[in-house]
Amino acid sequence: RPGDHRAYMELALDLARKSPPKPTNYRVGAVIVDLASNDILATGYTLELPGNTHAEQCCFMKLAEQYGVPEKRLSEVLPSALALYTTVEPCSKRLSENLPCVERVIRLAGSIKAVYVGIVEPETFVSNNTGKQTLQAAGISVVHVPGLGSEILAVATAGHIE
Ligand SMILES: Nc1nc(=O)c(N)c(NC[C@H](O)[C@H](O)[C@H](O)COP(=O)(O)O)[nH]1
Ligand SMILES: [Zn+2]
Repeated sequence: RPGDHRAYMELALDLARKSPPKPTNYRVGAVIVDLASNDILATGYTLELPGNTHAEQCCFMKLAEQYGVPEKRLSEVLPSALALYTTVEPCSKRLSENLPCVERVIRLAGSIKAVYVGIVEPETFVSNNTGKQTLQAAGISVVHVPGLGSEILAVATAGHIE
């Protein structure tokens, strides 16, 4: 229900606020929800876990740990209908050359049915995020949750030098 989408996105934004500001990435928050139960299965924010980690990546790393499987095999053990809420759309390329989150989501297309985003990725680091088309081509719906865009952008870019 639309009200739920807004509530999950506000939770993701609260998570993003925990991310340590850095000039070379965005402060993002992410939540994975079980669509059958509305339970929150995982939360994450940029740099929450060691390494140059993304918010969505942290959610997957936590679930891999919890289920005792490699991240790429999570769809063998996760419930079959999940939604990912992320304040900034999943990355399709990372300047660090780490695996983009769009690829991480697509590997889990057996479970992740929908991705809800607060804003599209700004042009600062990657000028043309191709994630939406790629996710849709994999059968994953991509839905914009309106209403929090300016706050999400302010939080995401708080570590950037003006
Ligand atoms: N959706 C999303 N979640 C994040 O947690 C995060 N930090 C980004 N950021 C996207 C941006 O394109 C990359 O941060 C830069 O491309 C630098 O790449 P690294 O982050 O160093 O791998 N995007
Ligand atoms: Zn990413």
